[in-house]
Amino acid sequence: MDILSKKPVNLAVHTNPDHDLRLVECDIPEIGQYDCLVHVRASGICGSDVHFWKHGRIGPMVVTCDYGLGHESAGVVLKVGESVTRFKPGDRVALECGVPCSKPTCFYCRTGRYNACPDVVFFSTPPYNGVLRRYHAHPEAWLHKLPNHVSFEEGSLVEPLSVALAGIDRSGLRLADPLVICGAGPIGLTSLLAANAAGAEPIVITDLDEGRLAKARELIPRVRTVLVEMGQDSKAIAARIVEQLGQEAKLVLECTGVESSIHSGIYATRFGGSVFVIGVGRDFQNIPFMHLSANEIDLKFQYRYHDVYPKAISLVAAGMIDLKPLVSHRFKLEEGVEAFKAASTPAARAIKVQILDE
Ligand SMILES: NC(=O)c1ccc[n+]([C@@H]2O[C@H](COP(=O)([O-])OP(=O)(O)OC[C@H]3O[C@@H](n4cnc5c(N)ncnc54)[C@H](O)[C@@H]3O)[C@@H](O)[C@H]2O)c1
Ligand SMILES: OC[C@H](O)C(O)[C@@H](O)CO
Ligand SMILES: [Zn+2]
Ligand SMILES: [Zn+2]
Repeated sequence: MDILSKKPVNLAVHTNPDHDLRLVECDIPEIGQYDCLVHVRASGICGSDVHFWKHGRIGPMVVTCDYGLGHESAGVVLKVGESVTRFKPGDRVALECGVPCSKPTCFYCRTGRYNACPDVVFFSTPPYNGVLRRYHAHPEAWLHKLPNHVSFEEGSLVEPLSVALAGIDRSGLRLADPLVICGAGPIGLTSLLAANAAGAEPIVITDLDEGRLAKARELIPRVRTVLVEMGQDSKAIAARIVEQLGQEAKLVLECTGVESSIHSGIYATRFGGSVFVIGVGRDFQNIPFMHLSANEIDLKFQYRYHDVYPKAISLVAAGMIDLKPLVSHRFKLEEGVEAFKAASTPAARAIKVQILDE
């Protein structure tokens, strides 16, 4: 029996402006001529999914209607539209969830920085439904084939890895660069794995949570860790980071978006170095403007990614980056609400929560 007959209900995890997170039953989508119908087999919960649920907005993106969450997913192609050329039923795929307009009149799509497309449909950013659902129709152009030995979980973790790779690519990281990573959540830890593969040395990573620092050491034993206490002076934290690094940083990858952490990253950076902010946070933040100026420190930012999924998949497939240890919790799709509770309750000590469907 095929999966559509065996599991005819398209379950999805939705939220709404009243912060009401729940499972809903959706129609099985029709596919357009260039689409593939995908059975979503693994989805990670991103901090932004939790944020949209709990806080109803991220910067200018506001939850104004009922909509579905999830943009870290992988699955199996079930059906293909008549003009699909690269996929067939049974293919294993990772879903790239930001689908830009791709029109030749769009400057950003035409010039390759499609993460800036003003008309992008980012599945899971309101009002567009996410892919944390059993069945989802996805344009073939934004599906990426997964080799058989790469699991669906790893395929879903290609999304946060793509964020890290995009930041590292634009940061210009070189072999033997002294590097600081602020924050050891999924983005900080995938950045650590990628920076290790890219040859950064030495590397220091910070966090408020000793458990997350222990995970960083388990992943990359040579990393040095700095446990930050809430409310500590940023310059004092920077001094501890520099002590562990043995020198000032050439590059800081800031993966918290928290003002005080950005400050300690800046103070730990050498003259002429750069602070690359991947984390997102409050709409307005203070920066030590004259310290940046008098030290020619570049402050840069990353917004999602473009053209990174194939690279991320090849690094995982080649065994250069092992994403598997990031998964701390697993739930069935039917347990989607419990999964979000685990992802949002600090006591659960989750790193990456996965929602799986057989
Ligand atoms: N730029 C992008 O396109 C993009 C994409 C995805 C995620 N993000 C953002 O990246 C950030 C990290 O994502 P994540 O999934 O790892 O989130 P997370 O919340 O799981 O991890 C953040 C970590 O930072 C730590 N932290 C908080 N304050 C700190 C401080 N002052 N010093 C040191 N550590 C501190 C927390 O303990 C936590 O472990 C988030 O802001 C997320 O929204 C950005
Ligand atoms: O991983 C992608 C990010 O979570 C998204 O850009 C999110 O922050 C807003 O939609
Ligand atoms: Zn995300
Ligand atoms: Zn566009």
